[in-house]
Amino acid sequence: MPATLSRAARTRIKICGLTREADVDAAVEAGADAIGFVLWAGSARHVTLARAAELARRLPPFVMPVGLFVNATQPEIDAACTAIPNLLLQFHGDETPAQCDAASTGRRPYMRAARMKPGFDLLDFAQSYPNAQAILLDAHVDGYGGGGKVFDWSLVPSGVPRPVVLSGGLSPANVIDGVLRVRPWAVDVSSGVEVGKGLKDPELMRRFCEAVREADARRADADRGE
Ligand SMILES: O=C(O)c1ccccc1NCC(=O)[C@H](O)[C@H](O)COP(=O)(O)O
Repeated sequence: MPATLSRAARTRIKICGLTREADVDAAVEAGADAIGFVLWAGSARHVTLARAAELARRLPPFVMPVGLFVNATQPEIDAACTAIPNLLLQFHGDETPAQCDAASTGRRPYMRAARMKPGFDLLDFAQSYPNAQAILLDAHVDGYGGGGKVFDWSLVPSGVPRPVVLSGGLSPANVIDGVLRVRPWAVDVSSGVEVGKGLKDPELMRRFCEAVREADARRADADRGE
């Protein structure tokens, strides 16, 4: 895989923390490329594996389910991979590179979250997870993630050796700026499209995806020198 994919023609979109059928359908309709299910019981957006599998069965081709884990056990991860065969794993706890590789049984694709704060060496972090399909950049919040907080995007250096997913406090109001400044492979949102924890708003999801498409258009114009 090319190390950096920031020149992708289209910024991919993940919407995370879904718990309801109607929200899954609306997210797909809005244009999400990936739907995240929080499989960590410590989150207000938590869904059981059975519920996540039920929701994931609603996804059409080319829209992928993402399972979000925080320091899960191997049996928990194995059960999730069995229940949802095309599940992309997202490790959002304190998992080491070895734990991530072992948990993904060394072959299943996974994303590793990085909790960004001043002084955090993202280049070193990304290099220590060479098998991660992407590094998801989130704000450093209490409770591991889903905090609705924006981190300082100037903390993201150029040349990160893995595809980057920009996350943390994104919304329809700021995602254009985030895409143009960070030029990520993808963006990820949860709080910014909600009316309550785990309760997504179809109109906010539509506006978020529309804003990402606008950002891509502006990025293409800038790349053409227009
Ligand atoms: O969403 C949660 O409740 C959550 C809890 C614990 C760890 C991670 C969690 N979410 C992970 C995500 O991928 C979120 O989309 C990401 O943290 C951004 O959330 P937000 O800032 O609310 O958009």
